[in-house]
Order: sequence, then structure tokens, then C-alpha cells
Amino acid sequence: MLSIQQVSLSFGKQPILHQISLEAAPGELCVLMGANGAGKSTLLKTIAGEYTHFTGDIQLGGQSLQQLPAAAQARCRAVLSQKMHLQLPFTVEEIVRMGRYVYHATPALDKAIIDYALQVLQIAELRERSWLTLSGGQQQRVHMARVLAQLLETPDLQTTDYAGKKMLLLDEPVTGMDIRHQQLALQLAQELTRKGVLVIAVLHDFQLAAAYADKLVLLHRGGIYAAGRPAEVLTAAHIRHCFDIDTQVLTHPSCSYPLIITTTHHLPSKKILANGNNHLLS
Ligand SMILES: Nc1ncnc2c1ncn2[C@@H]1O[C@H](COP(=O)(O)OP(=O)(O)OP(=O)(O)O)[C@@H](O)[C@H]1O
Repeated sequence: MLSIQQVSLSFGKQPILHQISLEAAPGELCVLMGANGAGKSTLLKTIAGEYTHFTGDIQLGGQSLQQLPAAAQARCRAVLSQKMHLQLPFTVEEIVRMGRYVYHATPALDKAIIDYALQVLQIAELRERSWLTLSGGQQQRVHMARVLAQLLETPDLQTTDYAGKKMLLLDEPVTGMDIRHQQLALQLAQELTRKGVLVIAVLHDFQLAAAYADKLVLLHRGGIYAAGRPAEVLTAAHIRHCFDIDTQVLTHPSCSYPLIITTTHHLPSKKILANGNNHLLS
């Protein structure tokens, strides 16, 4: 469904993505990981059509992304960005409704899908509230409901097969969510993959990535350092190289994925801290 061939992208003279090649199939949950600044959001935004000045080729369903009109892109993929800048006091329901603008569906179908998305994300009781007054985790759930409303064609997760038709791009979707809602959001993503949706998600949490990813792509300095099943990619050596921390990768009899525990902590030395932050140490 998604084919990325030798994609490179710079901002000014600064190269950010280098020769990225990646294939992702319908029904796959592909997780992008990497240290801060590795290029995850830039890659996601490029796939989302936000950055068009790349070299190489990105094909979506056999069509070059650059040939697909913006409206057609919006109907086949939904995007949850890392940062949402909303200054106006939209209600929760109004924000979820924004997901439906790309369609010209009947008001009854729009309402049924919005109601369904609000229920799935457990925010139905917040529907009249101003988004500005919500907690960070609640705001994130509203945005998950918005992208769900954009993706769905029927108000359920059973009747429609989306294979080859829909892609969901999630940039740090669980940031700010408590552990139960993190699980809820990723179980929803997993459920969507079972209906054929291709999901690409940026995650920072090793454990969540290991538990939910079908394919894990580890980015390092704008290139792909490793890609494959979580157990192949999340090795202590790869983590050491890309994150500069030591870990132990464990197996557990009741767990089908690797468990990662950190074994060393690399804080700056006391001398460096003292030079820069005297007031903190006094
Ligand atoms: N619009 C931009 N103009 C210039 N540089 C940018 C721009 N967007 C991102 N960068 C730079 O590109 C690099 C990759 O940024 P990106 O946001 O993709 O990283 P990331 O892997 O998502 O990091 P994080 O984990 O911190 O979210 C960083 O060095 C960043 O400063």
C-alpha cells in the first residue's frame, strides 16, 4: 500500500532524511522509533503530504503521492500530529466533526460516526466542553476521535474492509494519556489494522512499541538503522547505538514480545551541571 523509495529531504542546506526506503502493507501497524531529532515526525509529515520538496518517490496504493490531489489524500489517510495549535474554544464535538469535512456524507451518517468515535475514545460526556478547558490526555483522546471519524465510512469497526484504501498516521498518539487510555488508543489502532487500515505510529515507549508493532522501524540521524519484527529491532546493541543507553532485553513466559529494562543512566557529570546550573545544585 505504501512504498517509499530512496526518499531524502533537507531544510535549507541541512539534510534531515537520507535515502529512506520502506514498504508497508495494508493491515500493518508500523511503529517509527528513534531518539529526539532522528527524523520521525519529518518522515511522517512527508508521508502525510505536508512536505513535498523531497527527492525519491512515495507511492500510495500504486499512485505517486505528488500526483494525488490533496482532497483525495485526505480521504484515504488521517493524520494525528504531534502538536495541535487550537486557540478558539471549539467544543469536543466540533473538533471530532472536523474529521468529516473531507466527505460529503449525509448529516445522519456524519452524526452516527461522530457519536461512535466519541464513545470509542470514552469522551461522549465531554462533547459540549470547550477543547481549551480539557486536560492534556483528554485533548489527545479528542484528536484520536477526530482521526477515527475521518477514517471511518460506517459507524462501527466491523462492516467495512479498508484494506488498501485507508492509512492512519499517528505522531506520538499516547502522549499525555494515562496507562489505560494508552492501551485503549493502541488497541484501537490494532483493531483498525484488522480491518485492513495501514497504521504508522511514532512511539517513544519501547514496551508499547514491542507490544503493538507488526513492524518496527528504528531511525537514526535521518536514516533507517534497523527495521523488522520488534524482537529483531529492539536489541541492546541497536538501542545502545541509537539512544546511547544500556539496556537488557528480557523474555517472559507470558509475554510474546521483548521486555526492555534500562541498566545505566547517562546523566551529565556533576561538573557540567555545576558549570551551567549553579543555582540548581546549591
Ligand atoms: N521545519 C523545519 N525546519 C528546519 N529544521 C527542521 C524542521 N522540522 C524539523 N527540523 C529538524 O529536523 C530534525 C528532525 O526533526 P523531527 O521533528 O523529524 O525529529 P523527531 O525524530 O520527530 O524528534 P522528537 O522525538 O524530538 O519528536 C531535527 O534536527 C529538527 O530540528
